Amino acid sequence: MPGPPVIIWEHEVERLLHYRDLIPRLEQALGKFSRRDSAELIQPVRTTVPLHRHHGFLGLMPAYMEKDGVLCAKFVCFYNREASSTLPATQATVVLLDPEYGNVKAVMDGDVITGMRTAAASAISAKLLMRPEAEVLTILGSGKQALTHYSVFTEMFSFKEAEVFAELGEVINRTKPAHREKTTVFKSLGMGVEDAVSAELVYEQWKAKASQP
Ligand SMILES: NC(=O)C1=CN([C@@H]2O[C@H](COP(=O)(O)OP(=O)(O)OC[C@H]3O[C@@H](n4cnc5c(N)ncnc54)[C@H](O)[C@@H]3O)[C@@H](O)[C@H]2O)C=CC1
Ligand SMILES: O=C([O-])C1=[NH+]CCC1
Repeated sequence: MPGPPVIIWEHEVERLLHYRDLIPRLEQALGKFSRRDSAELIQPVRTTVPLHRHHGFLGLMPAYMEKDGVLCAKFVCFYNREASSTLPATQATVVLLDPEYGNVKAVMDGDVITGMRTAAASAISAKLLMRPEAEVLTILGSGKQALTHYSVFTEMFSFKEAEVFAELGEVINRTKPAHREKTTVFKSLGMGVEDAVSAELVYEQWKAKASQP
């Protein structure tokens, strides 16, 4: 019989997950997603439940990689916050399951995973699409995503300088220009497979550490 799930929380996820391991795995998984081969990867559209009273949503993001034996779901709440709010924009928990038995193998803090996998996916797209003469890293905002994007972009590439535009409220209110001539803003949708790959990696590292004498 499978045992109870392990709980792997924020500091341990931070200790176990590294961009150097995550980026190649994520790159492979995104390739599988793009081939649309359901034998490789099943990722339904994210289900969302509106939380009207709190100006947010609960999102459920499952993914199954049959050949790799990875079954995972992330629960993520995300909100439209006031500019003055000190509450987090997102809160996430990731559940890793055994696809054969259906039991939960691990429950993990999803905030570090969300921060790192989103930044890693951006860095992979920059690696493939960035103009070779690009010299300045520009980041809009100064929250968790800004920090993880700064970390991975400066780890993977060498820029002459980094600019952080943190006056988002003023840009939204149109009291400051959006520097449109300098920036191209892309929409990005987080994907369950990014969480699944990260969670599997955290679990593998956790097992390797746990089996050490
Ligand atoms: N595509 C994807 O995979 C993901 C997208 N996201 C999105 O990225 C964005 C940032 O997420 P985090 O860095 O985790 O959030 P965060 O709460 O750590 O940072 C948000 C930043 O935006 C600022 N901000 C928020 N509302 C504002 C307003 N009305 N006026 C001015 N400034 C405002 C905050 O002061 C803070 O600096 C969110 O919109 C989130 O939904 C987050 C995770 C994954
Ligand atoms: O993919 C994701 O985890 C999220 N997208 C928007 C908020 C969180």
